Amino acid sequence: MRIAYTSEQIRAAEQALMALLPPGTLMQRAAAGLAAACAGALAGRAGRVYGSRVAVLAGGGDNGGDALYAGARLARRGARVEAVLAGSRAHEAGLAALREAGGRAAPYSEERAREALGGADLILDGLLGIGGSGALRQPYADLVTLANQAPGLRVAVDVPTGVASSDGRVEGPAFRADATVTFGAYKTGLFVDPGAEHAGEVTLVDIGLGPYLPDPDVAALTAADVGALWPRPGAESDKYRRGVVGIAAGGSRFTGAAVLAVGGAVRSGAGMVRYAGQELPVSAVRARWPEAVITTLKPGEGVEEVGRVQAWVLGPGLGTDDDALQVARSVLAGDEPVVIDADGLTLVARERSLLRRRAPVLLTPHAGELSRLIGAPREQIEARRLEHARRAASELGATVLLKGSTTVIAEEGRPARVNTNGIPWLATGGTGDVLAGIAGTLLAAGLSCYDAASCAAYTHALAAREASAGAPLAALDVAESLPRALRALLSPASL
Ligand SMILES: NC(=O)C1=CN([C@@H]2O[C@H](COP(=O)(O)OP(=O)(O)OC[C@H]3O[C@@H](n4cnc5c(N)ncnc54)[C@H](OP(=O)(O)O)[C@@H]3O)[C@@H](O)[C@H]2O)[C@@H](O)CC1
Ligand SMILES: Nc1ncnc2c1ncn2[C@@H]1O[C@H](COP(=O)(O)OP(=O)(O)O)[C@@H](O)[C@H]1O
Ligand SMILES: [K+]
Repeated sequence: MRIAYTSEQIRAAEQALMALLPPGTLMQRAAAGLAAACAGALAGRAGRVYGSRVAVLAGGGDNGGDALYAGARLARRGARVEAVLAGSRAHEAGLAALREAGGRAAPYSEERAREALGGADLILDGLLGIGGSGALRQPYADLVTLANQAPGLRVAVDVPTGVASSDGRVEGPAFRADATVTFGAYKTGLFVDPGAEHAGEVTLVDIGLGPYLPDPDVAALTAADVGALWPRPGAESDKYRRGVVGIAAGGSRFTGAAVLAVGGAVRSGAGMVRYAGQELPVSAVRARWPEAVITTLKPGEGVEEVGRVQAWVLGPGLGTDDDALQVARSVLAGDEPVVIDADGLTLVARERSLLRRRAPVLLTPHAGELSRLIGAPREQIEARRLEHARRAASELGATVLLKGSTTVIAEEGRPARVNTNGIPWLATGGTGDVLAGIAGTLLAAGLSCYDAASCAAYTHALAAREASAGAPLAALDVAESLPRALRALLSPASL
């Protein structure tokens, strides 16, 4: 599990640790790790550290101090280091160390910044770290913009400048890092977009903070975590005990959504899939997934006669007319956990009382659907994903999986989980239906909404990577790639 913290949490832990150590110890640990990472990057890019050119952008706080000390270490290894001092003051000890090591430094001017950035093999962003707040003031904003246009490798110190470290918000210009070297612990803003996409590859430098950190703010599951949580059949298993998932999806307009949701459920290992829908989607599902046990619903009929299931997926392509409402009512009247997606979300947004039920509910909206559910503008949700997913979970009394480039899973009383391994090729029609099917299988197998949602998001992204391998993908490819993705997650010994 990779865990992350808000800046307030990090600061509290740092205070506790700093009180026990000689002044400056933590900064030296940070700078040593940072310089080592930069030396590695320079060796990879320019073939050597000696003679390579490094531009250090230094703000007035300790983030600037880290960058200046790291610059000094690189200068001692023969790099030509030039610092641009952007704050009204500079970190004095760091600046002195840089100069002593042979590095150069001068206050910001546009001309100087262009000169330093233009020829740099590596650009070190030490403008702002966890002390940054709000949109960047000048000259930080201009300097970041210039740095983003420069050809060198961009490395952010602790957090890319312009990214809010506690939640990933970006208001205005922000440093676009190829890599971020962060200290002590991951910051939440490095896991959540738009911050995450500004961070590039993130490396964590241990400065001894571990024992002083509280419960995390957010967590991201790793392959090992998902592999450990994923339900496996035992010797005594039969299809019913493994979990039967019911799928109420598809209508006369969207037949494909039913095929995709059933595909997600079948390919992620449901014991059995029961599909309930009207005639048109029924024939599409029957043609593609002979494994599914099918009930054809007449207009106005609910799912009462479908047979026993352990969990439902409600909504992909279902439509929002009276027939669809009847299906939604009948599914939600039951005692099984339900994944509500797509049109199902529109229906419950209209009739919120449908969510008043004892059994668990997992809602899987994208930003537009969440906007209808909680009445917040879509752009605000996209800019502050974590906050809105948490708010929705609390207001709606459900687990919420907010889709998008970073998927956020929120449930009251638990740290939010994030999935950062999605790929932009996933942004294509129908992939969300496959995700709903996977989550349904996991709920039917007995996982909680929280774990089912996190494991589904991870596996869905992994399958997309398999399916894409750098090329565009179609939603059904994601379903078809699930077995390969799962093979990589589940150890052969336990298959
Ligand atoms: N503590 C530790 O043990 C360790 C900490 N470490 C390092 O310290 C970093 C935190 O350092 P920090 O607290 O000095 O804050 P930092 O991020 O440098 O920025 C503060 C300055 O930013 C300014 N400013 C703010 N917003 C702005 C805006 N929008 N636009 C423009 N300016 C803005 C603000 O100005 P003010 O508002 O006060 O005028 C203030 O001067 C941390 O990220 C890590 O790198 C490591 O060495 C490991 C040990
Ligand atoms: N830019 C992106 N990067 C990574 N994943 C994305 C991106 N955009 C969308 N996704 C993922 O693709 C899926 C799209 O789902 P959804 O919006 O419901 O589409 P549909 O309704 O067409 O099935 C979600 O899993 C979402 O997290
Ligand atoms: K920074």
